Order: sequence, then structure tokens, then C-alpha cells
Amino acid sequence: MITETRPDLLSSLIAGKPLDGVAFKALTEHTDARGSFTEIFRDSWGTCLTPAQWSLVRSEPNVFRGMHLHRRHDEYFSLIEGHCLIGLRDIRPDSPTYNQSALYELTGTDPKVLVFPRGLLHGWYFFIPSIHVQAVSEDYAHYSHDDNWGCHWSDPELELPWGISDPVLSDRASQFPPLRQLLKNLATPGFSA
Ligand SMILES: Cc1cn([C@H]2C[C@H](O)[C@@H](COP(=O)(O)OP(=O)(O)O[C@H]3O[C@H](C)C(=O)[C@H](O)[C@H]3O)O2)c(=O)[nH]c1=O
Repeated sequence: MITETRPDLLSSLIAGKPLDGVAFKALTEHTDARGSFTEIFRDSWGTCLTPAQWSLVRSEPNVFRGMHLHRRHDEYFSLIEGHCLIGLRDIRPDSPTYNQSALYELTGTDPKVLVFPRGLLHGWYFFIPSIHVQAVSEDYAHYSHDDNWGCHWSDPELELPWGISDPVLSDRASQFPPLRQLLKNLATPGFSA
């Protein structure tokens, strides 16, 4: 069982402003003597997501996943247990929140869901052992080879005040380019992720 270090913590937006098309929704945990029941997704909630794949992800402390970008699919994140940050950067030129960022802090003791549309750079950092579920509107077999872009999490031009240093990264994420280079790559016809 993962023990929370901060039971008083609430899941909330801690920096920046809500980005266009992003849903941040509280979940209702129904508890009784047997435990609890929490719905984590309904079509009728009206988020941007039509799920094609769900995944369960376990992360060790000080792990950072991202920053990733997908041009074709929307994404869902809900922290089941643990404590994490989620950073988003809007790089959609037509968006009313273009070139803006948002940083969220989530805790498993205050369950919430974040659903965001395609075209937002995203990454998550885990402070303690954590478990989350994520969903995508295009499955990995279809997007992984040509729509799994990334930039380096520490680029100051992301304008995300992570407040962390030297996280554990995948080999691939450790070699992601700066944001400016990613934007150039995205604008280069035929350049693949
Ligand atoms: C995403 C994914 C991964 N995998 C396998 C491939 C690797 O052997 C292992 C870890 O994959 P990866 O290093 O890509 O996981 P993350 O760094 O958490 O990144 C993933 O989650 C971030 C937030 C993204 O947005 C990426 O699109 C997605 O790749 O799981 C699968 O088998 N299916 C999948 O859908």
C-alpha cells in the first residue's frame, strides 16, 4: 500500500491557467464498510476523449515521463495512488491558449481526472511510488512509430516550474531535443517522430 506523505494535499492547478479543451474533473469515491467504488470515466462527462486504449502505469519515486506530444490523439490521466505533477504546454497555433502552460499537482487521496486534446506537450513527474491509469484515442500500435514526439522536460521555454532536478528518465526522453528543435522538426515535411 502506498502511504501518502501529505494527507492534507488537494489535487489542483498550481501554476499557469487552464488550457483550451482541457478538462480537470473531481472523481467521487463511494466508500462503505467493504472499501470504495469510484467511477473514472463516462462518455457522458463530455470530455474530448474517445478512448481506444487504457493503460495501467506504475512509477518509482523521482521518475519523469515525457515531455511527449501527439498530433493525432487525445489523452486521459488519473492518479490512483501516489503524488505527482502534470505539466502541459499548448503549441497549437490556432488555440486561444497558444504558447501557454499549466502545471497540476495530483494526489491519490483527492482523486481527479485530467483529459487533454491532441497538440499539447505533456509530461508527468512522480514524487513517491505511484500508480496511474491513462487512456488514448489512438492505440500505441498505430501512433508509436510516427506520432510519439518529444522535447526535453527541463527546457525553460516550456515555462513549467517543476521545482525538481535530475529525475529518472527513459533513454529516449533523456535525448529529446529542446522545444525549439521539436517545433522545427514538426514543421519539416516528412520528418518523423
Ligand atoms: C505507451 C505505451 C508503452 N508501451 C511499452 C513500451 C515500453 O516498453 C514501455 C514504456 O513505454 P514508454 O517509455 O513510451 O512510456 P512513457 O515514457 O510513460 O511514455 C508513454 O506515456 C507518455 C505520457 C506518452 O505520452 C507517450 O506517448 C507514451 O509512450 O511500455 C506499451 O506496451 N504500450 C503503450 O501504450
